Amino acid sequence: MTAAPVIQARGLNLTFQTGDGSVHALKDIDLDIEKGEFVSFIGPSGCGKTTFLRCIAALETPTGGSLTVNGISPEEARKARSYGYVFQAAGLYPWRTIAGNVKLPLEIMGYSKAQQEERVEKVLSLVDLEGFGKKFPWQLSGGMQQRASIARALAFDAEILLMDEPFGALDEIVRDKLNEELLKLWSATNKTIGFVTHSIPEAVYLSTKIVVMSPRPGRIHEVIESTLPKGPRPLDIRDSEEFLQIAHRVREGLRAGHAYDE
Ligand SMILES: Nc1ncnc2c1ncn2[C@@H]1O[C@H](COP(=O)(O)OP(=O)(O)OP(=O)(O)O)[C@@H](O)[C@H]1O
Repeated sequence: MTAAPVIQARGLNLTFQTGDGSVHALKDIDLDIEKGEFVSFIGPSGCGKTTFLRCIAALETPTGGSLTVNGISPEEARKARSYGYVFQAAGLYPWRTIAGNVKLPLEIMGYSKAQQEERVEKVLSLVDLEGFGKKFPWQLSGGMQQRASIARALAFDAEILLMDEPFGALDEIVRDKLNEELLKLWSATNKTIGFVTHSIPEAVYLSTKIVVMSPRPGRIHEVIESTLPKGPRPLDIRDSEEFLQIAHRVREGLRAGHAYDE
């Protein structure tokens, strides 16, 4: 028997009402994300990638169709603490230490002091930041801050991790390293990850499934299943013929999606 998808969208639509009229941000989205998948969303600016992630996290309300998370509504899943969310900017509070930032969601959820300490130590070590808990964000590099932000999202061991261009602002070397670490972390924890990116190599390197979107209104143009091995991948896999073929398909998909505009 196959398990039900962790995330299931059927005919999902979202239209924003603005002062200048309505914006059809998502149109007829059908998508299944299974447990343990790493799914990237790629597409031109404004195609609805962030909006879709926000719908999953119950931060936006669709105006049509259905969306379930673990078989229940996104709102109920949020109450069941099913998500961790990592934003583009690390978004750490400057007046709190790294440990203080990571522990914030645990404080809010009423974990005991001992549980907080234990979880903070565990997640800081998962993102390779052991020993940095007492530092303040400004004492860490951009890459380390982003790792701390991932640790915060992991703090309460949510089953689903939603990441909105988490590495977009980092230089390529740091980004490569964090991509590699993220894959290791994902394989070690078997989380389900939804990841927004503008980078084709990043999407191909990380994902088991790549969702290519097209704009106005935001639709899924194509879903590409990766043939690369599931689990940690060496960075030089990006030079392999298989990788380049998938990257080519994504690029062609993006191009074809853009053609709707013409
Ligand atoms: N709260 C809102 N009110 C009105 N329109 C919105 C709102 N949020 C998003 N939009 C519009 O919905 C569309 C999709 O936006 P979204 O941010 O999801 O795109 P995106 O693909 O994530 O873009 P980017 O790659 O630039 O981050 C855009 O046209 C955007 O202007």
